Amino acid sequence: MALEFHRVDFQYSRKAPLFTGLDLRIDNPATVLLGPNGAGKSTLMALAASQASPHRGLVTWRGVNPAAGGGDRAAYRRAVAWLPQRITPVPGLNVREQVAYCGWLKGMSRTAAWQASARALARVGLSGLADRAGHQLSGGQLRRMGIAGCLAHHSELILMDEPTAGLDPAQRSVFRSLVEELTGEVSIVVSTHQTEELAGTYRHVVVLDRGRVRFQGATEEFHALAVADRVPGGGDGTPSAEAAYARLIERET
Ligand SMILES: Nc1ncnc2c1ncn2[C@@H]1O[C@H](COP(=O)(O)OP(=O)(O)OP(=O)(O)O)[C@@H](O)[C@H]1O
Repeated sequence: MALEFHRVDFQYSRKAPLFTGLDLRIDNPATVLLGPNGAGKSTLMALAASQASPHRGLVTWRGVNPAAGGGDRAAYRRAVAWLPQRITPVPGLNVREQVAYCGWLKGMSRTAAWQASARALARVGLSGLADRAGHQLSGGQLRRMGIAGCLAHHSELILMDEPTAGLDPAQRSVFRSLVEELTGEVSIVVSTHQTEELAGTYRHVVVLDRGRVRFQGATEEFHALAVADRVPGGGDGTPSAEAAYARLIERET
């Protein structure tokens, strides 16, 4: 039932290795991946989405290995969806068609994809914009359309790379509410720099720094780091995700 990295090695050409023997198991349906710039979050997502392949080791979702051959790669990609940082709408398609197209690409019949598109758009609150051209959507609406595409073909895991970057506070809040609603229906792993995203939305935290997992645990455990490291007499005692994150990265470097 988990996304697993087993002894994964990965490096970009002419660069130092980024991941060496990475072992990571994510089995919480609402997980946030934190880390400073260059930590390896996007690369981890690309490996999890089977957009990049480990040089050694395996990545599996619910035991399916996309590198195994046969139908496993297609099965993996049906189950695991990736929303990259920039969602580019297909030119000339309206929102309903964009979402149906996602289902069709993953092997659904045209009729099934069309029906699934209507259901998925209702789920993300975009039915009213179904006839609008994709390129006319705002950043937040585009992300919701991307999620609708994943829901249309019943993805089991949605990986989202910096989904709230560039969104205004109102759009971030709509997006977070949607993630909270979807938790349980689908597993979600989100990478972000924004520690305030954590409050109430994600139950599990993974902190990555320079290709290494620095922390993995429940959100409460992560917040508790701020309290554990608090200088006596300093601060108001409120666990802050920002403080926990800063302490963790400071302590480990
Ligand atoms: N296509 C690429 N070619 C070469 N090096 C890359 C490539 N993509 C990423 N890197 C390098 O790999 C390392 C990890 O990058 P990655 O984008 O995975 O980190 P990140 O945590 O997502 O960073 P950010 O928060 O800045 O998006 C960095 O040193 C980066 O320069």
